[in-house]
Amino acid sequence: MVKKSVAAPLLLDFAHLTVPRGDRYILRDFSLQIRRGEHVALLGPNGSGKSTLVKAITREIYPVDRPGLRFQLLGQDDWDVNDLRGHFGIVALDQLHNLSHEVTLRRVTARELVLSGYFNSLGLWPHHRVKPAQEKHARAILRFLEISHLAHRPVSEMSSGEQRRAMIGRALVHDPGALVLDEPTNSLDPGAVREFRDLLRRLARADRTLLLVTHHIADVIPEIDRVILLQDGRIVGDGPKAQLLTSARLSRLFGAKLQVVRKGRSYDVT
Ligand SMILES: Nc1ncnc2c1ncn2[C@@H]1O[C@H](COP(=O)(O)OP(=O)(O)OP(=O)(O)O)[C@@H](O)[C@H]1O
Repeated sequence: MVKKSVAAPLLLDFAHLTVPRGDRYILRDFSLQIRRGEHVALLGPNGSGKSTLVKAITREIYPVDRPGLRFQLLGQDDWDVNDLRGHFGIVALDQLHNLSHEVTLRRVTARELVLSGYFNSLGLWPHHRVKPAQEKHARAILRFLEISHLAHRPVSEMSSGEQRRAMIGRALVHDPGALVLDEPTNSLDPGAVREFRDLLRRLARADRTLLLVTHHIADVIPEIDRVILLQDGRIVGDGPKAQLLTSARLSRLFGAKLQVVRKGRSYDVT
Protein backbone atom coordinates (compact mmCIF):
# COMPACT_ATOMS: atom_id res chain seq x y z
CA MET A 1 0.00 0.00 0.00
CA VAL A 2 1.32 3.43 -0.89
CA LYS A 3 1.62 5.64 2.18
CA LYS A 4 -0.23 8.91 1.68
CA SER A 5 1.85 11.90 2.66
CA VAL A 6 -0.15 14.45 4.64
CA ALA A 7 0.85 18.07 4.27
CA ALA A 8 1.36 19.98 7.51
CA PRO A 9 -1.47 22.41 8.32
CA LEU A 10 -1.36 25.89 6.84
CA LEU A 11 -0.11 28.48 9.25
CA LEU A 12 -0.67 31.31 6.87
CA ASP A 13 -2.88 31.32 3.79
CA PHE A 14 -3.07 34.60 1.92
CA ALA A 15 -4.52 34.93 -1.58
CA HIS A 16 -5.00 38.06 -3.71
CA LEU A 17 -4.12 40.51 -0.96
CA THR A 18 -4.01 44.17 -1.87
CA VAL A 19 -2.70 46.15 1.06
CA PRO A 20 -2.67 49.95 1.11
CA ARG A 21 -0.54 52.22 3.23
CA GLY A 22 -1.13 55.93 2.99
CA ASP A 23 -2.43 56.59 -0.50
CA ARG A 24 -0.58 53.71 -2.22
CA TYR A 25 -1.06 50.00 -2.60
CA ILE A 26 2.07 48.32 -1.23
CA LEU A 27 1.23 44.61 -1.60
CA ARG A 28 -0.64 43.94 -4.84
CA ASP A 29 -2.48 40.74 -5.67
CA PHE A 30 -0.22 39.06 -3.13
CA SER A 31 -0.57 35.32 -2.45
CA LEU A 32 1.46 33.25 0.00
CA GLN A 33 1.07 30.01 1.93
CA ILE A 34 3.32 28.86 4.76
CA ARG A 35 2.89 25.52 6.48
CA ARG A 36 3.63 24.64 10.06
CA GLY A 37 7.20 23.47 10.51
CA GLU A 38 8.61 25.35 7.52
CA HIS A 39 11.43 27.83 8.02
CA VAL A 40 11.21 30.70 5.58
CA ALA A 41 13.34 33.75 4.78
CA LEU A 42 11.70 36.72 3.13
CA LEU A 43 14.28 38.81 1.31
CA GLY A 44 13.82 42.09 -0.47
CA PRO A 45 15.31 45.55 -0.86
CA ASN A 46 14.27 48.58 1.21
CA GLY A 47 10.68 49.49 0.60
CA SER A 48 9.74 46.19 -1.07
CA GLY A 49 6.94 45.59 1.45
CA LYS A 50 8.49 43.18 3.95
CA SER A 51 7.36 45.03 7.07
CA THR A 52 3.97 45.65 5.46
CA LEU A 53 3.56 41.89 5.17
CA VAL A 54 4.57 41.43 8.82
CA LYS A 55 1.99 44.04 9.86
CA ALA A 56 -0.65 42.20 7.81
CA ILE A 57 0.26 39.01 9.70
CA THR A 58 -0.01 40.77 13.06
CA ARG A 59 -3.29 42.37 11.89
CA GLU A 60 -1.98 45.89 12.38
CA ILE A 61 -3.06 46.59 8.80
CA TYR A 62 -5.64 44.91 6.58
CA PRO A 63 -6.09 44.21 2.88
CA VAL A 64 -8.89 45.81 0.91
CA ASP A 65 -11.86 43.57 0.24
CA ARG A 66 -11.52 42.23 -3.31
CA PRO A 67 -12.95 39.19 -5.10
CA GLY A 68 -10.97 36.04 -4.26
CA LEU A 69 -9.37 37.54 -1.15
CA ARG A 70 -8.21 34.95 1.40
CA PHE A 71 -6.61 36.27 4.57
CA GLN A 72 -6.33 33.33 6.94
CA LEU A 73 -4.02 32.46 9.79
CA LEU A 74 -4.34 28.88 11.04
CA GLY A 75 -7.47 28.41 8.94
CA GLN A 76 -9.26 31.34 10.54
CA ASP A 77 -10.21 34.71 9.01
CA ASP A 78 -10.91 36.75 12.12
CA TRP A 79 -8.58 36.93 15.06
CA ASP A 80 -8.55 38.53 18.43
CA VAL A 81 -5.08 40.07 18.41
CA ASN A 82 -4.39 38.71 21.91
CA ASP A 83 -5.21 35.16 20.81
CA LEU A 84 -3.00 35.60 17.78
CA ARG A 85 0.04 36.26 19.99
CA GLY A 86 -0.27 32.73 21.33
CA HIS A 87 0.40 31.39 17.82
CA PHE A 88 2.63 34.01 16.17
CA GLY A 89 5.40 35.54 18.24
CA ILE A 90 6.51 38.77 16.60
CA VAL A 91 9.84 40.48 17.10
CA ALA A 92 10.14 43.70 15.13
CA LEU A 93 12.49 46.64 15.35
CA ASP A 94 9.66 49.14 15.83
CA GLN A 95 8.84 47.32 19.07
CA LEU A 96 12.44 47.91 20.07
CA HIS A 97 12.02 51.56 19.27
CA ASN A 98 8.95 51.76 21.53
CA LEU A 99 10.95 49.87 24.06
CA SER A 100 13.56 52.55 24.23
CA HIS A 101 10.88 55.22 24.88
CA GLU A 102 8.75 53.27 27.28
CA VAL A 103 11.18 51.06 29.08
CA THR A 104 14.12 53.37 29.71
CA LEU A 105 12.44 55.60 32.28
CA ARG A 106 10.88 52.71 34.15
CA ARG A 107 14.11 50.70 34.12
CA VAL A 108 12.29 47.52 33.09
CA THR A 109 14.50 44.48 33.61
CA ALA A 110 14.89 41.50 31.26
CA ARG A 111 12.82 39.35 33.63
CA GLU A 112 10.03 41.93 33.68
CA LEU A 113 10.14 42.38 29.93
CA VAL A 114 9.82 38.64 29.32
CA LEU A 115 7.01 38.29 31.89
CA SER A 116 5.17 41.26 30.40
CA GLY A 117 4.51 39.10 27.33
CA TYR A 118 1.77 37.47 29.44
CA PHE A 119 0.06 40.83 29.90
CA ASN A 120 0.68 42.24 26.44
CA SER A 121 2.56 45.18 27.92
CA LEU A 122 6.16 46.37 27.83
CA GLY A 123 7.23 45.73 31.40
CA LEU A 124 5.18 44.89 34.47
CA TRP A 125 2.75 47.25 36.22
CA PRO A 126 1.60 47.08 39.87
CA HIS A 127 -1.73 45.47 38.96
CA HIS A 128 -0.04 42.57 37.12
CA ARG A 129 -0.05 39.36 39.17
CA VAL A 130 2.65 36.95 38.01
CA LYS A 131 1.87 33.31 38.73
CA PRO A 132 4.68 31.00 39.98
CA ALA A 133 4.39 28.89 36.78
CA GLN A 134 4.86 32.03 34.65
CA GLU A 135 7.90 33.02 36.71
CA LYS A 136 9.34 29.53 36.20
CA HIS A 137 8.67 29.61 32.46
CA ALA A 138 10.31 33.05 32.16
CA ARG A 139 13.41 31.74 33.95
CA ALA A 140 13.60 28.80 31.52
CA ILE A 141 13.27 31.18 28.56
CA LEU A 142 16.03 33.45 29.87
CA ARG A 143 18.21 30.35 30.24
CA PHE A 144 17.43 29.20 26.69
CA LEU A 145 18.30 32.67 25.40
CA GLU A 146 21.50 32.63 27.48
CA ILE A 147 20.64 35.85 29.30
CA SER A 148 19.84 34.49 32.79
CA HIS A 149 22.66 36.64 34.15
CA LEU A 150 20.82 39.72 32.85
CA ALA A 151 17.46 38.89 34.46
CA HIS A 152 17.60 41.83 36.85
CA ARG A 153 19.42 44.29 34.63
CA PRO A 154 17.39 47.15 33.09
CA VAL A 155 16.91 46.51 29.39
CA SER A 156 18.00 50.09 28.68
CA GLU A 157 21.45 49.13 30.04
CA MET A 158 21.90 46.17 27.70
CA SER A 159 23.54 45.90 24.29
CA SER A 160 21.28 45.81 21.21
CA GLY A 161 21.86 42.07 20.84
CA GLU A 162 20.90 41.42 24.48
CA GLN A 163 17.81 43.62 24.10
CA ARG A 164 16.74 41.61 21.07
CA ARG A 165 17.11 38.37 23.00
CA ALA A 166 14.92 39.79 25.76
CA MET A 167 12.30 40.80 23.16
CA ILE A 168 12.36 37.29 21.74
CA GLY A 169 11.84 36.03 25.29
CA ARG A 170 8.75 38.22 25.57
CA ALA A 171 7.38 36.67 22.38
CA LEU A 172 8.21 33.14 23.57
CA VAL A 173 6.15 33.19 26.78
CA HIS A 174 3.09 31.93 24.90
CA ASP A 175 5.10 29.16 23.24
CA PRO A 176 4.01 30.30 19.79
CA GLY A 177 4.13 27.79 16.96
CA ALA A 178 5.70 30.44 14.73
CA LEU A 179 8.16 33.21 15.32
CA VAL A 180 8.22 36.16 12.93
CA LEU A 181 11.44 38.16 13.10
CA ASP A 182 11.59 41.45 11.21
CA GLU A 183 15.21 42.36 10.38
CA PRO A 184 16.54 41.04 13.69
CA THR A 185 20.24 41.48 12.94
CA ASN A 186 20.08 45.11 11.79
CA SER A 187 22.66 47.35 13.46
CA LEU A 188 24.32 44.54 15.43
CA ASP A 189 28.10 44.37 15.34
CA PRO A 190 29.69 41.35 13.59
CA GLY A 191 30.22 39.41 16.84
CA ALA A 192 26.65 40.02 17.99
CA VAL A 193 25.35 39.07 14.53
CA ARG A 194 27.14 35.74 14.71
CA GLU A 195 25.81 35.01 18.20
CA PHE A 196 22.32 36.04 17.13
CA ARG A 197 22.39 33.73 14.12
CA ASP A 198 23.42 30.89 16.42
CA LEU A 199 20.36 31.69 18.53
CA LEU A 200 18.16 31.68 15.41
CA ARG A 201 19.49 28.22 14.61
CA ARG A 202 18.56 26.95 18.07
CA LEU A 203 15.09 28.50 17.74
CA ALA A 204 14.62 26.83 14.35
CA ARG A 205 15.62 23.48 15.76
CA ALA A 206 13.18 23.84 18.67
CA ASP A 207 10.24 22.72 16.55
CA ARG A 208 8.99 26.19 15.76
CA THR A 209 8.35 27.79 12.37
CA LEU A 210 10.63 30.73 11.68
CA LEU A 211 9.64 33.48 9.29
CA LEU A 212 12.70 35.65 9.01
CA VAL A 213 12.44 38.99 7.25
CA THR A 214 15.81 40.38 6.25
CA HIS A 215 17.97 41.94 3.60
CA HIS A 216 21.09 40.19 4.87
CA ILE A 217 21.72 37.02 2.88
CA ALA A 218 23.91 35.60 5.65
CA ASP A 219 20.85 35.62 7.95
CA VAL A 220 19.54 32.70 5.90
CA ILE A 221 20.74 30.11 8.40
CA PRO A 222 21.16 26.47 7.28
CA GLU A 223 17.82 25.47 8.88
CA ILE A 224 15.96 27.77 6.47
CA ASP A 225 15.18 25.93 3.24
CA ARG A 226 12.62 28.15 1.61
CA VAL A 227 13.38 31.63 0.38
CA ILE A 228 10.88 34.19 -0.86
CA LEU A 229 12.08 37.18 -2.85
CA LEU A 230 9.96 40.31 -2.62
CA GLN A 231 10.17 43.27 -4.96
CA ASP A 232 7.78 46.22 -5.25
CA GLY A 233 5.18 44.41 -3.17
CA ARG A 234 5.22 41.26 -5.31
CA ILE A 235 6.78 37.84 -4.91
CA VAL A 236 9.36 37.46 -7.66
CA GLY A 237 10.81 34.16 -6.43
CA ASP A 238 9.71 31.44 -4.02
CA GLY A 239 11.48 28.13 -3.61
CA PRO A 240 14.50 26.26 -2.26
CA LYS A 241 17.35 28.55 -1.31
CA ALA A 242 19.83 26.78 -3.57
CA GLN A 243 17.76 27.93 -6.55
CA LEU A 244 17.12 31.47 -5.36
CA LEU A 245 20.29 32.56 -3.61
CA THR A 246 22.26 32.96 -6.82
CA SER A 247 24.35 35.92 -7.92
CA ALA A 248 22.04 36.59 -10.87
CA ARG A 249 18.77 36.49 -8.87
CA LEU A 250 20.07 38.60 -6.00
CA SER A 251 21.76 41.14 -8.27
CA ARG A 252 18.44 41.59 -10.05
CA LEU A 253 16.53 41.81 -6.77
CA PHE A 254 18.78 44.36 -5.10
CA GLY A 255 19.72 46.25 -8.27
CA ALA A 256 23.45 45.86 -7.69
CA LYS A 257 26.15 43.49 -8.89
CA LEU A 258 26.33 40.91 -6.11
CA GLN A 259 28.41 37.79 -5.89
CA VAL A 260 26.97 34.98 -3.80
CA VAL A 261 29.51 33.05 -1.80
CA ARG A 262 28.53 29.70 -0.35
CA LYS A 263 30.45 28.26 2.58
CA GLY A 264 29.11 24.85 3.51
CA ARG A 265 25.47 25.39 4.37
CA SER A 266 25.82 29.15 4.76
CA TYR A 267 25.45 31.90 2.17
CA ASP A 268 26.71 35.46 1.94
CA VAL A 269 27.28 38.08 -0.72
CA THR A 270 30.28 40.18 -1.61
N1 LIG B 1 2.79 54.28 7.45
C1 LIG B 1 3.01 54.37 6.13
N2 LIG B 1 2.29 55.20 5.35
C2 LIG B 1 2.50 55.27 4.03
N3 LIG B 1 3.42 54.52 3.36
C3 LIG B 1 4.17 53.69 4.09
C4 LIG B 1 4.01 53.56 5.50
N4 LIG B 1 4.90 52.64 5.95
C5 LIG B 1 5.58 52.22 4.88
N5 LIG B 1 5.15 52.84 3.77
C6 LIG B 1 5.66 52.65 2.41
O1 LIG B 1 5.40 51.30 2.07
C7 LIG B 1 6.47 50.80 1.26
C8 LIG B 1 6.91 49.46 1.83
O2 LIG B 1 7.43 49.69 3.12
P1 LIG B 1 7.89 48.50 4.07
O3 LIG B 1 8.28 49.14 5.35
O4 LIG B 1 6.86 47.45 4.06
O5 LIG B 1 9.15 47.98 3.27
P2 LIG B 1 10.35 47.06 3.76
O6 LIG B 1 10.59 46.08 2.67
O7 LIG B 1 10.06 46.52 5.12
O8 LIG B 1 11.52 48.12 3.80
P3 LIG B 1 12.84 48.18 4.75
O9 LIG B 1 13.75 47.10 4.30
O10 LIG B 1 13.38 49.53 4.45
O11 LIG B 1 12.38 48.05 6.18
C9 LIG B 1 7.54 51.85 1.23
O12 LIG B 1 7.47 52.52 -0.01
C10 LIG B 1 7.17 52.79 2.35
O13 LIG B 1 7.52 54.12 2.04
